[in-house]
Amino acid sequence: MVAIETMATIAEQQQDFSILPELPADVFTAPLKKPAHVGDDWLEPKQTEYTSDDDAIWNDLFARQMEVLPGRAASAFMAGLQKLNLNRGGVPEFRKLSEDLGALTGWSVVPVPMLIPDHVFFWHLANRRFPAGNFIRTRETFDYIQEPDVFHDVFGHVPMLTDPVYADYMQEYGRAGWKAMRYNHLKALGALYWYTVEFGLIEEAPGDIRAYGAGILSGPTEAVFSVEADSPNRIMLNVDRVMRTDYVIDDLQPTYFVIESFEDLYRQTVERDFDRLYRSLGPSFTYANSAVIDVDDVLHRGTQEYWLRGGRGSGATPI
Ligand SMILES: C[C@H](O)[C@H](O)[C@H]1CNc2nc(N)[nH]c(=O)c2N1
Ligand SMILES: N[C@@H](Cc1ccccc1)C(=O)O
Ligand SMILES: [Fe+2]
Repeated sequence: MVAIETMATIAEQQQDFSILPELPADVFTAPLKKPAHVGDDWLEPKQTEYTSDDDAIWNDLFARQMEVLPGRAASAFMAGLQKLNLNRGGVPEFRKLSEDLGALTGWSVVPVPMLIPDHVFFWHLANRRFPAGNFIRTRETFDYIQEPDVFHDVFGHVPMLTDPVYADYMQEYGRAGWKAMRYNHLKALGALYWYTVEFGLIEEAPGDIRAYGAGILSGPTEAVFSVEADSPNRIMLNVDRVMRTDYVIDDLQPTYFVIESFEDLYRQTVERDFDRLYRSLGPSFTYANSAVIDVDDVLHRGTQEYWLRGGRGSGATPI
């Protein structure tokens, strides 16, 4: 029998907040921390000036992607790379890039120091400005970085913004943020972004699956893994399903969702009211990131071998 005194002691211990670190006195009232030189729009006053080492890192990353992307990246992405001349050498200059992109679809690219708050991110997208991290990774972090740098943001995202339908989708996604925040379902809308803008696949012709997601296209491994490996599921995009699906942020995806075309993506999202969907969502994700459920239109049912062997850092080979 556990004595009543012991129970009380445990309860008392649980009330003892002295074991927690001290919080700063102004924790609830202090303005959000941001670098002193960035304004309320979270933009850098001007783009970083890159060293020749930085430019060499860009060139090497670019060359490495070109080894794997032809035949695996969406045609719209490859066309965008061409239209914007992203292979001029060195980190692209945002001003010139914005001029060229602006002439095509009215989008511009603006420099931000880091991940910016959700509402600011949405506000820029809604105004057809793509916020791009303007720092570049180092040789030490050449293969993997957690925060989006200029290579991920500019090489990965910007070429797709030359596609008129995709360009409109991104703006509408920005506008959609406000509603999602009011319903307290930003995570669900974030899952849609994740499985389309970051890790989307497109079936360009029967059996010809290509990547258009920036998270795939800015790295060498996932560009191959996403379209060719046996491990991941490939399932046709279904918005109600995707917005209930958990995702991984630090490893290759267990599941990719495939669109038929960018018009199909636009129809499924922009041309539909999400109110009913938001009202029907629970407080957390319903489906695991590796799940296959009965409503799925499955193109490839993954073995999940990479994931089951332990994923990143386990020595499991992706392909
Ligand atoms: C869903 C949410 O809006 C999303 O994670 C945003 C947040 N802030 C960001 N900030 C930057 N710079 N880049 C991004 O891709 C994002 N993503
Ligand atoms: N049509 C969606 C908005 C949306 C547009 C584009 C992408 C995602 C969502 C809504 O009513 O909320
Ligand atoms: Fe991204």
